[in-house]
Amino acid sequence: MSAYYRIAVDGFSSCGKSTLARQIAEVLGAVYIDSGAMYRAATLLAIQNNCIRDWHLDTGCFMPVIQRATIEFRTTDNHLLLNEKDVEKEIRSPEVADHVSEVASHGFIREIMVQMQRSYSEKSPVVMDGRDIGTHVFPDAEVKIFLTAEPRIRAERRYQELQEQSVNISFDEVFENVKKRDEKDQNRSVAPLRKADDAIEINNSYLSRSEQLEQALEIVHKKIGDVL
Ligand SMILES: Nc1ncnc2c1ncn2[C@@H]1O[C@H](COP(=O)(O)OP(=O)(O)O)[C@@H](O)[C@H]1O
Ligand SMILES: Nc1ccn([C@@H]2O[C@H](COP(=O)(O)OP(=O)(O)O)[C@@H](O)[C@H]2O)c(=O)n1
Repeated sequence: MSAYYRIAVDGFSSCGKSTLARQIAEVLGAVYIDSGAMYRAATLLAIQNNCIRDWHLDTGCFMPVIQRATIEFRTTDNHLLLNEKDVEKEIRSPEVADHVSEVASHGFIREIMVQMQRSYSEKSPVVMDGRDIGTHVFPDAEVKIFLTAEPRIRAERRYQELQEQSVNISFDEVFENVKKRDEKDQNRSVAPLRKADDAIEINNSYLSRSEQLEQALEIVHKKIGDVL
């Protein structure tokens, strides 16, 4: 039992986890943690240090690099700081998206990230989104939500977002990346993506942002209404 509550929001790529987790944290006054951003930062670091070769992470190359690195969230705007530099934009690039599931499949990287993720929950209530939050990071989280949406709808949402940022990428490339990451994230040997047995599923394919928040808050109030 932790001193503070933990709300886990897990699910497939681009289904709206960050949007929902951020909304819940805002309503409850909890800290929002984007665990995917941490794996994306590790991936950016691996690319910058030429530790990815032929689509594989060279672990001998990357181990000393990641051990020296700092990965933090700036408290003022929640931007991710990699070695004290704001990399919020770079970690969302298609190049990082292409390599992140490979980097995130390595146990030594996950151990470093999970340790940081757990330490956040010792200081305040957290809403954390990711792939293994309810199954591995906080297996006894007070609230577990598993978000899903149809693959094509998820790819359309991510494509739309990238278009708005003028990123030069086709819908097919985005769709391919979404499918590949889902496949790799579900089939890795360490803490694979899956719905925790006690997670409650929300399919938001045809829900608006406010409808998904409403459903999630109903779950939260049922589970931890007494401590809020
Ligand atoms: N219910 C929804 N309906 C339509 N678009 C949504 C919904 N929820 C989130 N989005 C949009 O979908 C995209 C992916 O959402 P995001 O929260 O980044 O997903 P994830 O964290 O799962 O990758 C974003 O552009 C976001 O604004
Ligand atoms: N808890 C987590 C969060 C992300 N990840 C990895 O990091 C990648 C990027 O996560 P993300 O949440 O930013 O991805 P999107 O759903 O936003 O596209 C995922 O595809 C996983 O490979 C993970 O392995 N475990």
